[in-house]
Amino acid sequence: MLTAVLRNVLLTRPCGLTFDIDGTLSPIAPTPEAARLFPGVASLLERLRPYARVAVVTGRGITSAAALVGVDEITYIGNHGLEWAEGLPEHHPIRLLPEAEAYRLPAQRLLALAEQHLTLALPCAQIEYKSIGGTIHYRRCPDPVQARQQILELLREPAQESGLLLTEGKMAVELRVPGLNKGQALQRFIEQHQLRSALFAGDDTTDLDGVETLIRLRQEGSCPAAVTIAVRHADTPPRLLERADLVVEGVAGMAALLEEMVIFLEGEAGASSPGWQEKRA
Ligand SMILES: O=P(O)(O)OC[C@H]1O[C@H](O[C@H]2O[C@H](CO)[C@@H](O)[C@H](O)[C@H]2O)[C@H](O)[C@@H](O)[C@@H]1O
Repeated sequence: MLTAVLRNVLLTRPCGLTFDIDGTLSPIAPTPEAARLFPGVASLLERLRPYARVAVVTGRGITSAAALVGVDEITYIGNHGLEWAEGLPEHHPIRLLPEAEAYRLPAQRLLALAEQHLTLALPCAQIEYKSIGGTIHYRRCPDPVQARQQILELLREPAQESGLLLTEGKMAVELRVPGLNKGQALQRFIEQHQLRSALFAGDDTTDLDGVETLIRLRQEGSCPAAVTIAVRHADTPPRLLERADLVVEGVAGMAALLEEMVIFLEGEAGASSPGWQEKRA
């Protein structure tokens, strides 16, 4: 049974339903390529579409996110808010925020440095290249503590010198454009669609920006019905669990909640308007 808070979010229109991917819609896998959506999630996202603006907000690049999610006509917000597409890239162009361009070359240089150094020094590390910036994964390293240290030591100073942000994800060090994050991305999405209600679910440190932004927008009254969900794993940051309005148990818990939301919307709320009209050619 959905809580009153969730029912209110789903019934307040226009509504935005936004989700992190890795650790939220897909279980953590040994490599980015090995990840798969939890069974049934793609179809649930499709079934949410008639009732809400649906978006995935991820650290992955959009090409990688779209290959994993595979649902068209939802918004893909990739690379921590830097890339945007209104559906699958084969049908919808990927737009990069222009302010990120200045970081393209510095990021390439740093990733080249990482590749040059780590190929020999830490062959278990995997570099995931993104449009601007990238992620260095050490999940497959036999000594992850030492691997993390090695990557951070290599990149800390050059990242600082070139104004890039060095952040950490799950068994990964990320080279990012400063000033862009999931919180800003969510605010942009909410403003763009003039949403009166929004839900965001995530499981990692980068998702905290999204959670804090929704809390602020709710307090300010610009998005009065906003709710945040933390997905609990052994490594979910305690601060995220503390700040989120609701906690679900793992990706399975998230998928079960999605199903409840779909059933609710298709039943009680199915007849009401989504709060916007599509422009038809
Ligand atoms: O914001 P998210 O959608 O959670 O993306 C964060 C990072 O997720 C991916 O890496 C993580 O998931 C991998 C697959 O499960 C796992 O192998 C890795 O250890 C995790 O860090 C993705 O590859 C990154 O680009 C994202 O930034």
